[in-house]
Order: sequence, then C-alpha cells, then structure tokens
Amino acid sequence: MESAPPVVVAIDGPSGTGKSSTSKAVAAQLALSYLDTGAQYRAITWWMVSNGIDLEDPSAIAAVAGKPEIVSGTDPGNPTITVDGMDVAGPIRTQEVTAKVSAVSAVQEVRTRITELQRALAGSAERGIVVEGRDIGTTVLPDADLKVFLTASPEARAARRSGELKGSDVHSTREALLKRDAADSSRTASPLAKAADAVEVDTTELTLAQVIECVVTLVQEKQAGK
Ligand SMILES: Nc1ncnc2c1ncn2[C@@H]1O[C@H](COP(=O)(O)OP(=O)(O)O)[C@@H](O)[C@H]1O
Ligand SMILES: Nc1ccn([C@@H]2O[C@H](COP(=O)(O)OP(=O)(O)O)[C@@H](O)[C@H]2O)c(=O)n1
Repeated sequence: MESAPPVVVAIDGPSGTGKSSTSKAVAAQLALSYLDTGAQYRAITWWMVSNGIDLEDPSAIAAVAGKPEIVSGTDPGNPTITVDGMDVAGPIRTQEVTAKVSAVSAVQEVRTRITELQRALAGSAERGIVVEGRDIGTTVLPDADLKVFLTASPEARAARRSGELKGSDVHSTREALLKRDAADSSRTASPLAKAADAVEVDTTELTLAQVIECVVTLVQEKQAGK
C-alpha cells in the first residue's frame, strides 16, 4: 500500500485554550510529529535572561538573536527542548520567562530565526506534523492542510492555567494572561491572529477529550480528501 502524503496541521490561539494538550494528543493518535513553537520562544527568552541581555531594548535582543542553538524534539510522547545542548524544559516555564517572552517574541530578528527552524522541522516530518503557536496558520505555514484556531473565555483559560500553577490565584493569572495576549496580538511582527481559512473551535464548554476528537476528525476528513 502506498503511504499517505504528509499532513501539516496548524493550531493557533491565545494562552490556555488547549493548544499544547490538544496538539500533542492529536499527533500521538495519528502518529504525526509535534512542535510546540511557544517552547522555542520561551527557550530563546530563557537564554537572553540567563545572559543578562537588556530586554527593554529590542536592538539588544536583535543583535544576539542568532546566538543560541535551539533544538526541538518532535515526538509527541516525549517533546524535548535544548539550548546549546542543555535541557531547558523546566526553566522555560518559570514566571520570569513567562512574563518576559512577549518582549522577545515581538522582535523580527527573533521571529525570522525561529520561523526558519519551524519550517525546517515541518518540512522534514515524514508522516506530517501538528505545529502549535500564534502565527502558524498566518505566517509560518500558510499552506498547511488544516488550520485550527482555538478560543475560550478568559475565565476558563485563567482557571485552567491557575489549576496548573500551584499557589497562584485565578485573578492574577487572568490579568497576566490577558496582558500577554494583548502584547502578542498588537505587535507588528506576525501577531497572534486567526487565519482567514482557519476553523475556529471555542473550547470554553468542551472537555479536552471533546476538543481532541473534534480536531482528529477534521484531520481525518482532510486526509480523506473531503
Ligand atoms: N477543553 C478543556 N477543558 C478543560 N481543561 C482543559 C481543556 N483544554 C486544556 N485544558 C487544560 O488547560 C491547561 C492549559 O492547556 P494547554 O494545552 O497548555 O493550553 P495552551 O497550550 O493553549 O496554553 C492544561 O492543564 C490542560 O490540561
Ligand atoms: N508561534 C508563536 C508561539 C509563541 N509565541 C510567543 O511565545 C509565548 C509563549 O507561548 P506558549 O505557547 O508557551 O504560551 P502558553 O500558551 O503555553 O502560555 C507567547 O506568549 C508568544 O509571545 C509567539 O510569538 N509565536
């Protein structure tokens, strides 16, 4: 039997809408690769913080954007991320990195560099890939076979996020999350946006299992040529 052509799936949306959990599960179920592009922006931000780069100064960020070597593992069962050979899966999730990532990801030189990495990984995935982020359907992979834009109410997103972060309260989590969404949506370089041809799924009232099933069905329909 001939093997199916690779399928490329772009999943975008704001924080806490379920992109990572959905993308990982969909990729695992369909034996596709998986790429968390937020982890890449977090990794370059972690490197800049660790090296004392002035994040108030976009030109200082731009000047060193090419320095760190960022490598993403694309197995949905074991996604990995390293910077210059160091495993940074833990350090990229600190509140400090979360608070600073939008300033770094707004710099065009950073985006150009990370977008190149993303396209190379998508192009080399034999069976196909699920790529999640903010600008995958609009900029990184505008020819993706399927584009999904996940949304959810700010309350649902804040409740989900604060459920993950021990000791955080929903109110401050909500404020931090909305601030980051506003920065990501208003930047000039490849802002968070829904592609015109993306399928929007509001996950507010859906369980994670329902969202996964919905996206798996959309991918299978594409693969069947519907
Ligand atoms: N539909 C859903 N209902 C309830 N909780 C969800 C749903 N989707 C995701 N979650 C939970 O919300 C949290 C954030 O999900 P995540 O996939 O990391 O979102 P994102 O990648 O969009 O920021 C995780 O703990 C996840 O298990
Ligand atoms: N394709 C992408 C993905 C993330 N990002 C940036 O990276 C940050 C972290 O993304 P993330 O997906 O890890 O964030 P969460 O939704 O997990 O909180 C975002 O707030 C954006 O600033 C981006 O600019 N473009």
